[in-house]
Amino acid sequence: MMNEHFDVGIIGSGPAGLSAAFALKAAGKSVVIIEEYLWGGTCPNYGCDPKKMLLGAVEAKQQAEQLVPAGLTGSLDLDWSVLMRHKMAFTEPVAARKIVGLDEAGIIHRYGHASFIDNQTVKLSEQTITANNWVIATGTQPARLDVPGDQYLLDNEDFLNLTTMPAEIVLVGGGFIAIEFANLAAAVGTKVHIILKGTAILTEFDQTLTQKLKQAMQAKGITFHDNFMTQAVQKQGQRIELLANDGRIVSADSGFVAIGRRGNTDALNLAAANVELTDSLVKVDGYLKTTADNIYAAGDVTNLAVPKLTPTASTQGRYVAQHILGLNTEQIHFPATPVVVFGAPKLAQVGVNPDIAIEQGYQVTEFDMTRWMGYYRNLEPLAQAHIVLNESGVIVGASVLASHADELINYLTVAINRRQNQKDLRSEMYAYPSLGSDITTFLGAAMD
Ligand SMILES: Cc1cc2nc3c(=O)[nH]c(=O)nc-3n(C[C@H](O)[C@H](O)[C@H](O)COP(=O)(O)OP(=O)(O)OC[C@H]3O[C@@H](n4cnc5c(N)ncnc54)[C@H](O)[C@@H]3O)c2cc1C
Ligand SMILES: NC(=O)c1ccc[n+]([C@@H]2O[C@H](COP(=O)([O-])OP(=O)(O)OC[C@H]3O[C@@H](n4cnc5c(N)ncnc54)[C@H](O)[C@@H]3O)[C@@H](O)[C@H]2O)c1
Repeated sequence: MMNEHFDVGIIGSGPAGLSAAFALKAAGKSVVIIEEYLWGGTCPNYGCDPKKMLLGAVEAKQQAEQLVPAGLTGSLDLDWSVLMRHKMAFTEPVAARKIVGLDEAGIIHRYGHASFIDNQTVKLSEQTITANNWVIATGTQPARLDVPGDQYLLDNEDFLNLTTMPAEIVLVGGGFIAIEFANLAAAVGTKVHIILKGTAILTEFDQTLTQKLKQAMQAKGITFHDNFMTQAVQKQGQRIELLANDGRIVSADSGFVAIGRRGNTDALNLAAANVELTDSLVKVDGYLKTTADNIYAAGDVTNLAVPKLTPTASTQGRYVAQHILGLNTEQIHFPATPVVVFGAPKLAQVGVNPDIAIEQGYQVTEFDMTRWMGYYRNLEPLAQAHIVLNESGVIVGASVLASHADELINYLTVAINRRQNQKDLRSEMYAYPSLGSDITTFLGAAMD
């Protein structure tokens, strides 16, 4: 069997694997990266980017509808199949572009399923690859409902490739994916059902704002089925039915599972390399080392208690490279990390969650921004924020529910990471009127 040897081998070409590969190669290491499916991984192929491509026209329509009382006339329709072609035009070339990027950088790439033989050797189809260090960056896959008929439910990748949008869908789960996909589907006129285990959506977020988001979604005709414990899924002709343990039935043309994700670790033969797992995730220490001394893990597949997002995955990939190169001997550190749910409106959060802030001795200020010019001019029906300050008046957390929450949270994240107080803030100057200039009003008022 042919063998190739490298300084570093990387399994998985998502944001974590690629950022490690480029940083290691730039420092002169010989690097191989292995991918078994789409080069680029989840985010650009069946995650963040395709979703955002679909959102472009959806958001424009939603904003236009808000502006009818401000003089906008005419009606706009969304054509899902054209929207999908627009998305495909962006996503289809991704994998090929990634390969060009790897070739230009001189990073060797191999296609196929990698699994360990020992802590230095990986088997790939008809060859083996040895490396001094390995980086496991294999990401996650959708968790499945452990009930009969689960196979009838589709997943995030299927949704983001739908060539026609069904008239009625059911989404199981009340997290990021269900809320974002519900918004997309409802915008094109699909009847949407959401199955919740309890009553709350997005349980990691500010619950005052998530309740408002849930109400806004209900007002658009999205139906939440609270406390619905799915015990079976069945096919009825062309439709599917979800059966709850209390006898309720929800039926739709298609169903999608979005109940969280599990690590892509099952088929890696990690035991042969002495790499331990916690549940399906790779156990790592503060240096992103696994239980095998020469093997690291990075990105969604690790058991680190950080949000599983593209920026946190790339940060881990870059950190692993720096650590292997001996350029960073400190433990990995994450700055305040913004998380955004791209719903309608968007919900964003960073730093200390306002829900737990008061009991921890912080001060929380609430802002209804609907009468502020930036929101009022667009007749935003919902624009709210919570700002969390510590006892020294320094911003430590924020949550925002508004159509531009994704942009606003970036400014707030910078303020948190710079530990800004009122004086620091007032020394900044932003263009007026703009989202940035709202920041001075915002934080200035909270800090008064
Ligand atoms: C629907 C959806 C929307 C999202 N939206 C956002 C967003 O808006 N913003 C955001 O920041 N994050 C978002 N995310 C999360 C983001 O996509 C992930 O955090 C990010 O892709 C993780 O990167 P990664 O490199 O750790 O793993 P991945 O991107 O999952 O890459 C892992 C790669 O490893 C490959 N692989 C697995 N096992 C093997 C093997 N044995 N051999 C070879 N290759 C293997 C896989 O095929 C995959 O390509 C979203 C995720 C989903 C599902
Ligand atoms: N905008 C973004 O950054 C973004 C968007 C999409 C996905 N993501 C990433 O992808 C991950 C996966 O998204 P997700 O929505 O699948 O997971 P999630 O962890 O966000 O939410 C899963 C939800 O499903 C619920 N659930 C679990 N079992 C259930 C059951 N049997 N019935 C009903 N509900 C059940 C959980 O209570 C939870 O609320 C996210 O955690 C995030 O890391 C990020």
